[in-house]
Amino acid sequence: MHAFNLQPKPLSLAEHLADLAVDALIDEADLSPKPALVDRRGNGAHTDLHLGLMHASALSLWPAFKEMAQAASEFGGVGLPLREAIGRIGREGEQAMLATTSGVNTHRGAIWALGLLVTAAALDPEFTAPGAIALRAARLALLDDRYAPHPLSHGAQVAQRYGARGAREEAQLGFPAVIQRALPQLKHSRAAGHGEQNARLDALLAIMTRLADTCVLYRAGETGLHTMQSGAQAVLDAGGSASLAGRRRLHRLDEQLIALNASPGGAADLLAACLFLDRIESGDSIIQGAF
Ligand SMILES: CC(C)(COP(=O)(O)OP(=O)(O)OC[C@H]1O[C@@H](n2cnc3c(N)ncnc32)[C@H](O)[C@@H]1O)[C@@H](O)C(=O)NCCC(=O)NCCS
Ligand SMILES: Nc1ncnc2c1ncn2[C@@H]1O[C@H](COP(=O)(O)OP(=O)(O)OP(=O)(O)O)[C@@H](O)[C@H]1O
Repeated sequence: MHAFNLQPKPLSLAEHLADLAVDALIDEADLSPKPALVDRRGNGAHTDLHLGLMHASALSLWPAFKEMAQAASEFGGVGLPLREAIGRIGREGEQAMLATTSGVNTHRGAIWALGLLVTAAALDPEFTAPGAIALRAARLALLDDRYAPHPLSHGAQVAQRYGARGAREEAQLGFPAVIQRALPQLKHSRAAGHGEQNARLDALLAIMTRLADTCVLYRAGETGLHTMQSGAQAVLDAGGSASLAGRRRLHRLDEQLIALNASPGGAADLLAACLFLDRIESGDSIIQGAF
């Protein structure tokens, strides 16, 4: 008989979902070449971000994602108590992120999107179709957290100026950029045999074709947004990131967006959300939690 039990302890549902969320963030950061975003090649349009920081930030969010999933199991249904609990945990997650990055915003939008989706997935672990999870997340996002501060964020400023829908509205609508664009494109490009990295790049581009990304609007106005949307469409029309013509167009888009200082950070967050939902859909039942 062994003195120690060498069997790994099975993961709880909350731990498993937190692992999936962190993995999605790390996969998003590593994916290359992403236009004007931090990736394996470099810092894109950012002077204060780099890949190591994105990884450290992603890992710092694991406890917050786990706590959100646990809160879902404790409260058991969509309602104000759960909404306010995850709002508090999300704000604490933001503080953990800022402590890790010395004050740089690496994942604010991702805490919001993935936090809602992790919570929604934990609420009903037997019913994990992407559309069903996104709908539960939307019902949570529609509830008003009485304790949420309302600073004049970059998103709020461009919402006022351009009347754009930002991160909050995207969630309240059930993440249409993910459900209607990114996931179908991911599956389409995989089915065409384009390879996993190219399929993920195509999914990011599909998000970029329509999103009112408030990061881009704040940094580069409507010119930046139009360049992002039409450039992403041009890459897909040229055959996507797996084709030679599409690759050339993708590199041009990268140069154009960097010249405009226009980083599509909101689109990057939604790609992470897409990868998270895809993992849940394609994996074993998350009830098993479990490896
Ligand atoms: C709703 C949030 C995202 C704030 O949104 P707002 O637009 O005011 O803020 P900000 O300019 O900082 O942008 C947030 C981020 O969203 C991402 N984003 C930008 N545009 C979009 C878009 N169209 N769709 C989705 N995400 C987007 C970007 O990464 C951006 O950095 C959220 O951070 C929030 O409500 N914070 C309050 C504290 C809270 O309750 N947190 C816990 C949530 S679980
Ligand atoms: N790979 C990535 N590269 C760059 N940004 C990313 C990446 N993945 C996600 N993001 C998102 O982009 C946002 C960073 O954009 P941005 O620097 O414009 O934020 P900001 O704090 O609003 O503005 P600023 O840095 O101009 O003050 C982060 O909130 C993050 O959610």
